[in-house]
Amino acid sequence: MSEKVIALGSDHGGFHLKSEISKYLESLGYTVKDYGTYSEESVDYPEYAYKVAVAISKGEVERGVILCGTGIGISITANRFPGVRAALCWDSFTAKMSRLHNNANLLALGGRIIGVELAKDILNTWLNTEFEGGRHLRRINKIDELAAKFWKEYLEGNK
Ligand SMILES: O=C(CO)[C@H](O)[C@H](O)[C@H](O)COP(=O)(O)O
Repeated sequence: MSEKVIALGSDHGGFHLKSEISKYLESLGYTVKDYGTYSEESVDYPEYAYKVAVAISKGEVERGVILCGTGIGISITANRFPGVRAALCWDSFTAKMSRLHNNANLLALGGRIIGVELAKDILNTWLNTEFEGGRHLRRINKIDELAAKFWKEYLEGNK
């Protein structure tokens, strides 16, 4: 597992921007692992969120970028999976904060909202900002702890 590997995934609404981001990441020396989709043919964003989120959740890749038309559907889906912290960002400030405070491991972008140059700016900030830790580590740990507690109680209640 390497910091230099970035997972990518999108539906048709994010396909064009994903292609541009892929070329840009490669020009910066990153290895891109592209989980699709591979054309502008209409597909369902949960399928692609799932592929990338599982790779993050299993520790196969540390970080990635996911896209749909708005970035909303794909981030909602990815955040269902343990250990995934997908942040929908629209400028370099939200990208910076998603790393400093949330240790976001997925950057979600709206392919129908964000232009290529803005996406590069967001991406640069996101890739180069380190997590602050401290009180923020306690808080992000609670995300999965509380979800695990919910599922444990829910499954026990349904035995
Ligand atoms: O899921 C979304 C919104 O949260 C994405 O923007 C999708 O890309 C969008 O809904 C796809 O719409 P389409 O009309 O089927 O192209």
